[in-house]
Amino acid sequence: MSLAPGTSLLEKVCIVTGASEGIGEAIARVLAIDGGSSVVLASRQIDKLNSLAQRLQAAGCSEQNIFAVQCDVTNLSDTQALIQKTLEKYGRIDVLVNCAGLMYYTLMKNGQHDEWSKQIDVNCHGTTNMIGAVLPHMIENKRGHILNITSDAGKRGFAGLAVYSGTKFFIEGFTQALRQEMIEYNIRITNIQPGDVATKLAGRSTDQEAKSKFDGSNAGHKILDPEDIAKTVLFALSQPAHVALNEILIEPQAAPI
Ligand SMILES: NC(=O)C1=CN([C@@H]2O[C@H](COP(=O)(O)OP(=O)(O)OC[C@H]3O[C@@H](n4cnc5c(N)ncnc54)[C@H](OP(=O)(O)O)[C@@H]3O)[C@@H](O)[C@H]2O)C=CC1
Ligand SMILES: CC(=O)[C@H](N)C(=O)O
Repeated sequence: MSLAPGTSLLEKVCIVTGASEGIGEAIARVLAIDGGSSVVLASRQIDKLNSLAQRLQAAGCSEQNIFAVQCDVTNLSDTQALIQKTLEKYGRIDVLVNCAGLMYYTLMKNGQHDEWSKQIDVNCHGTTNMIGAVLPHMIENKRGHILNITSDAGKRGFAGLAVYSGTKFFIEGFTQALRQEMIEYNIRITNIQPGDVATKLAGRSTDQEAKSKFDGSNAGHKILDPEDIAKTVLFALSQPAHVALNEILIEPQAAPI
């Protein structure tokens, strides 16, 4: 296997939330196989995590380096247990990748309160729960790297995605402040802001009016692959200690914001 220029073998202990499919699965695979890291796979669907663990082992990862843990990031005690179990197994945590997320195309006039709440719960509370749980350990160690898979929707509001865009703007404001609090502890925070990526995310929307009007992922151009985001994670983690890639906006070439 040859690594892209600017990336290196990491050999770190990394937690990836949302690892059961889509972008999180690709990040886990790249960190484990290309990055040579120990990877903790976290999400609600433990069967899918176990199946990914088996596939990673079949691809050459050692059993010791892959650990599947069921975790609902909206549940505070789940997130604290995830950190505790990782520390019991590996003794340290170098990297947290917050990838768990929900997105529903929906028009505000259609009043889908349930989908608004779910997005706020997973994208906002899920991120603060995970970061709150890992910080005491990273602060004690005076090092750590947190990566959030945010979105270009955290840089510009998208019609049909008002609540989703709001959740991603929340992460940008939250992490701008957090970065300043974390300077003295050597903790870096990178927000990766993708445009459309080929996963099942958009397909979970139930508001067909919003989807048919505003979902641009079927516009005919080539959108990003999950591996494009995973390689960006590896690149961000490969930087020397004095370099912080605070934001990376990664878009399909045909669809800049
Ligand atoms: N696809 C795209 O175009 C883009 C995606 N993003 C962001 O990337 C991230 C991943 O999206 P993507 O891979 O496309 O989506 P998928 O729908 O493919 O995957 C979503 C992941 O989130 C996990 N998840 C959802 N709810 C929870 C929860 N409560 N607790 C733990 N895990 C949860 C799911 O696991 P499980 O069901 O097992 O819990 C699943 O692994 C999201 O934050 C999304 O906003 C950003 C820009 C573009
Ligand atoms: C604005 C978007 O649709 C973006 N592709 C995302 O899924 O976050």
